[in-house]
Amino acid sequence: MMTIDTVKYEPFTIETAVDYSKQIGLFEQSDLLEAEEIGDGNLNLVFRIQNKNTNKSIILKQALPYAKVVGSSWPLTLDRARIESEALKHAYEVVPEFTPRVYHSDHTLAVTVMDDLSHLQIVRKGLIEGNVYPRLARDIGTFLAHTLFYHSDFGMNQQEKKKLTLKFNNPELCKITEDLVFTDPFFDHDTNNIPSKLREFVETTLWSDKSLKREVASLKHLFLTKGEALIHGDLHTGSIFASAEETVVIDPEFAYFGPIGFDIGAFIANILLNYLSQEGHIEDEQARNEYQDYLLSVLTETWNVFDVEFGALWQDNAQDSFMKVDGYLDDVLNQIFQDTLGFAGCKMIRRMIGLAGVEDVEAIENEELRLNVKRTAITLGKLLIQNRSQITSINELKKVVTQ
Ligand SMILES: Nc1ncnc2c1ncn2[C@@H]1O[C@H](COP(=O)(O)OP(=O)(O)O)[C@@H](O)[C@H]1O
Ligand SMILES: CSC[C@H]1O[C@H](OP(=O)(O)O)[C@H](O)[C@@H]1O
Repeated sequence: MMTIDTVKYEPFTIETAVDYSKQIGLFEQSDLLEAEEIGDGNLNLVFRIQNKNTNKSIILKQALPYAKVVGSSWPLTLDRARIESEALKHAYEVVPEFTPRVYHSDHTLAVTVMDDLSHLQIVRKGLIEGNVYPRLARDIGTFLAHTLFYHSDFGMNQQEKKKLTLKFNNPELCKITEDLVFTDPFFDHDTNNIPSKLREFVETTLWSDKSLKREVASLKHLFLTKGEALIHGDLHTGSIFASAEETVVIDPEFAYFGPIGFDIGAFIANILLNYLSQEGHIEDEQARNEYQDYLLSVLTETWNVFDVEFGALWQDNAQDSFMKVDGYLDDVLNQIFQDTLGFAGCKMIRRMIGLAGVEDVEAIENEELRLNVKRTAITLGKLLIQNRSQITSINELKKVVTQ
C-alpha cells in the first residue's frame, strides 16, 4: 500500500484512491476493495470504492485544478472542494434526510468523502426514462425552504450570517455562472455552442432584443449582489438523486450567499426542459401528455411546499422584528417567486445554446425535433424573463407553459 502525501495536491488514480480510503480509516488495511471512477459531471473526479465482502461503499470526490469538460486550458480553483464539503455539512445540519453525510474532507487534496448513493438514480436520467418520483416535489420543496430559510437573515443570527458569508466566498465558480448563465448566451460569445440551423433564430430572438438584454442585466446584477441566503448554486436535476422513497441533493460546489430564487429557478428550469424534451422521448401522445402533467405537478407541488414550509419556519423562528409585520412575508415570497421565474428563464436559455447542454434535449436523435425543442425552450425562457412580474402564481406559470 502507498502512503498518500497530504501536504501537496495530486489527482488520485483508482489505486491511490483505494489506498487513501484505507489511510483515513474508512476501511481496514486487509479489506479487499474494488474501485471505479464514475464521474460524469463537467468538473470533478468521482471514485466509488467498495468492500466486496461486506458491500460497504463510499464516494471519494476530488476536484481537478481545471474544468474537466474543457481541460487544463481552463484552470479552476481547488477551493471548490472545500466549499462543497462545507456546504454539504451545513445542509446536513438542517436537512440530514436530503443530504449525503461527509465522512472526511481534505482541503489540500481537494477531497470530499461521502455516502455512496448508488442505490438511487440521478433525477435527470430518471426523467429522461419517464420515471415518476412520488416524493421528489415534496422533498425538494422542503429542502429549499429549510436550507434557504435557516441560512438567511430571516432564519439565522444576522451577525453570524455575515461571518459565514466570508467562508462561502466563491468568486471563481460564481464567475462561471455569471458568464455561462447570464452573459455569454445573450451575446455572440465563443463559449456558446449553437447549431448552425439555430443561429439566425438566436440572433433575432436573443442577441438583437435590447429589452430582453435590459432584463437579463438586472437578473445578473441580482446574482452579483443579492446575498440573501447560502444557496446550493447549481440545483439542476443532475445534482439530485432519488427513488420512490428518498431524495438526496449533491454537488453544492457553486454554493455562495446569493438570491434564494436562483436555487428554485434552477430546479424549475430543468423540470421545464425535461417537459419540453418529452416531444422527443415519448411517442404516444396520450402517454406523453400524462407524463408532462406529472412534470407540471412537480413544479406546482415544489413551489407550494416551499411556500408553506418557508412560511411556517418564518412564523416560528423569526430573527427580525419586522417579520411580525402583516404582509411582509407575502412581499418576500412574491419577490422570491419573481426572481425564480427570471433565473429559470436564464437557466433554460443557457442550457440550449451555452457551453454545457443537457442530456434531456441533446439525446433527442431526430435533428428537426431537437432543434424545435431548443427553439421552444428559448422562447419560453425569454417569456419567463420578460413577464416575470406579470406571472404572479405557480398556477399562472402552469398556464403559460401549457399555452
Ligand atoms: N454521493 C454519490 N453517490 C453515488 N454517486 C455519486 C455521488 N456523487 C456523485 N456521484 C456520481 O458522479 C457523478 C458526478 O458527480 P457530481 O457531483 O455531479 O460531479 P461534478 O461536480 O463533476 O458535476 C454523478 O452524476 C453521479 O453519477
Ligand atoms: C465549465 S462548468 C459548466 C457547468 O457545469 C456545472 O455543472 P455540473 O458540475 O453539475 O456538471 C455548472 O452547471 C456549470 O455551469
